[in-house]
Amino acid sequence: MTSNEGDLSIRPRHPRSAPLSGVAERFGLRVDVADPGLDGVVATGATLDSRDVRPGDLYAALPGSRRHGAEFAAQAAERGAVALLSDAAGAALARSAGIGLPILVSDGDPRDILGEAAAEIYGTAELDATVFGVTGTNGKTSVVYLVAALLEAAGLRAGLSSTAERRVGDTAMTSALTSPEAPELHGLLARMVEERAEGISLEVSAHAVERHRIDGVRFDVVAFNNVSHDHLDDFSDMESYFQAKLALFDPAHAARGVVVVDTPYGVRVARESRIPVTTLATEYGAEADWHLAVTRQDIDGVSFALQGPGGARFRGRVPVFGRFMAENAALALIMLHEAGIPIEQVAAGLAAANPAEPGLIPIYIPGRLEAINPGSAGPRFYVDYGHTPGAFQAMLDALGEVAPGRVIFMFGADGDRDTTKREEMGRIAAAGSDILIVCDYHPRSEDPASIRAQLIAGAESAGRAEVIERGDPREAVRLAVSLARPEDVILYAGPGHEDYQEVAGQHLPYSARDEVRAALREAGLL
Ligand SMILES: CC(=O)N[C@H]1[C@@H](OP(=O)(O)OP(=O)(O)OC[C@H]2O[C@@H](n3ccc(=O)[nH]c3=O)[C@H](O)[C@@H]2O)O[C@H](CO)[C@@H](O)[C@@H]1O[C@H](C)C(=O)N[C@@H](C)C(=O)N[C@H](CCC(=O)O)C(=O)O
Ligand SMILES: Nc1ncnc2c1ncn2[C@@H]1O[C@H](COP(=O)(O)OP(=O)(O)OP(=O)(O)O)[C@@H](O)[C@H]1O
Repeated sequence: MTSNEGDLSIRPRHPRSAPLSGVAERFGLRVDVADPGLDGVVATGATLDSRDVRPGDLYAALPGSRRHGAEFAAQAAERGAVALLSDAAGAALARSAGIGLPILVSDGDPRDILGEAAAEIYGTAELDATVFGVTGTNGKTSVVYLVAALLEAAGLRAGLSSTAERRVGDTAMTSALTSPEAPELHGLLARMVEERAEGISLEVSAHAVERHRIDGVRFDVVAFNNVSHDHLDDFSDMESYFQAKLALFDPAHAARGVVVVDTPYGVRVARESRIPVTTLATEYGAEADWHLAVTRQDIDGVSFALQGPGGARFRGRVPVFGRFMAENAALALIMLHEAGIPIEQVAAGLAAANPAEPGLIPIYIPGRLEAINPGSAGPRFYVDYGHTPGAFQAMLDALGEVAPGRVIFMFGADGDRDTTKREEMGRIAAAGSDILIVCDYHPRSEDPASIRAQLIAGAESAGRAEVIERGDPREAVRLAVSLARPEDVILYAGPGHEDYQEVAGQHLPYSARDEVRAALREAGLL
């Protein structure tokens, strides 16, 4: 696997080119340039980040919440941008800074047309590959990886984009956002096409739908799994957060959908969707097209049976604990089925790859309930990316069913992000664990002690776990290891795959997974 050292995005190796006069005409953009206009000016790429500009790019200088992208036009020009796309204010800003590049000026918000324009530049408006999209509060990354694993089991080449990484062929890159901005996404899609990906699995956040990051992409199948409390700093209330996700279920974005109808929100998506949907229920007897039953579960995984229309059946196992992982796998299977890749074909591929365990879905999801010392005779340590009350509830419910000993849970909360979920996170964490260690996550500009105090106030209201405060996460990891008995399970929620801690504007190197490995080694447990 290569990581394109120094690059900020994955791009096609052999980009096409698009004449910018055509882009201006198609999107009704005013051209701010001296003679000879845009004649002969072509773009071979696009970006909205001046630091990501490559020679031949159209640089989209967008108004942001902190800065105007036009403030960075000089850097874009230096790096080889051939033209800017901006609004009137951006054009004036760039000109006053002496930028001589042609500017395509939008009367409205240039973000509104950026996705379609990037699709034109990269030639990604129509793709031969099947495109899958997943939205929901918890489990998107997991479903994206499951879709990719199942595509590969069915003998198809897969590409993916998730919170953890973007991956195509033998190239992978850590992600900055869950859903890339539109120009980055179209560059990635173009590379996937180049690498002959046959199925593409994309995580779609509510922000991505609302902020036009998926514009110009036509999804073949989209899925919704759940909505629960998150991001109420960016969305005014649960209803607007929900509406942003529901908007994916529209012919402008997708052809068909799959919806988990276990919750009232899921029922609403199925009812209010503007594209045809098929439904999945995990409750026996519930009204749905597909039904899932968990047949066996333990700390090493979950086995399930799935039944659908026309006699479709699948029996399988995911090697990660939790009923919700069976639900994630079922959702992924149905998405493929809806795209014309029957689950029987997937089942046959899995069985051929592993005749000893024919239904086992081989899956590694970086930083999601990741077992750091799998199969250990000592306490087992898991690192997870869960950072919502809903994820905590799902994980701790699962551990309540499968943990062989006590549950030691450690977590912290994001600073400068939705503060309204902290108390609920503390309460759920303490209600579902035996020992709770509250530590720091990304305090950002906030006082870490006051974030911890809010979590502890919630934890104390639950009145079950013994609550311990230990700000330094490195110390907290070692404390957890020292308190654990051999049959106990330690679950560290929050940092998942990440490799930094954000403190007062600085990204400090910190990998929870490496820290846990080190602590287990020091204790002779690894
Ligand atoms: C609310 C939101 O989504 N903000 C995003 C937005 O920032 P912004 O509008 O404030 O931009 P800004 O910082 O004022 O900068 C203005 C413009 O200058 C450009 N710029 C800026 C600096 C520079 O050196 N060069 C440069 O070109 C920026 O690319 C931007 O276009 O555009 C930026 C550039 O793409 C994003 O990095 C930024 O994401 C911020 C960091 C963020 O935290 N976003 C979160 C809320 C988010 O999108 N999360 C979702 C969901 C995650 C989940 O499911 O849990 C996601 O999909 O990741
Ligand atoms: N179907 C599910 N329902 C509830 N919780 C889940 C589900 N699947 C996974 N989780 C929990 O939520 C955590 C986050 O999962 P995952 O990263 O797959 O979700 P996500 O939607 O991609 O979140 P993010 O966009 O923040 O990365 C998991 O590590 C697990 O703890």
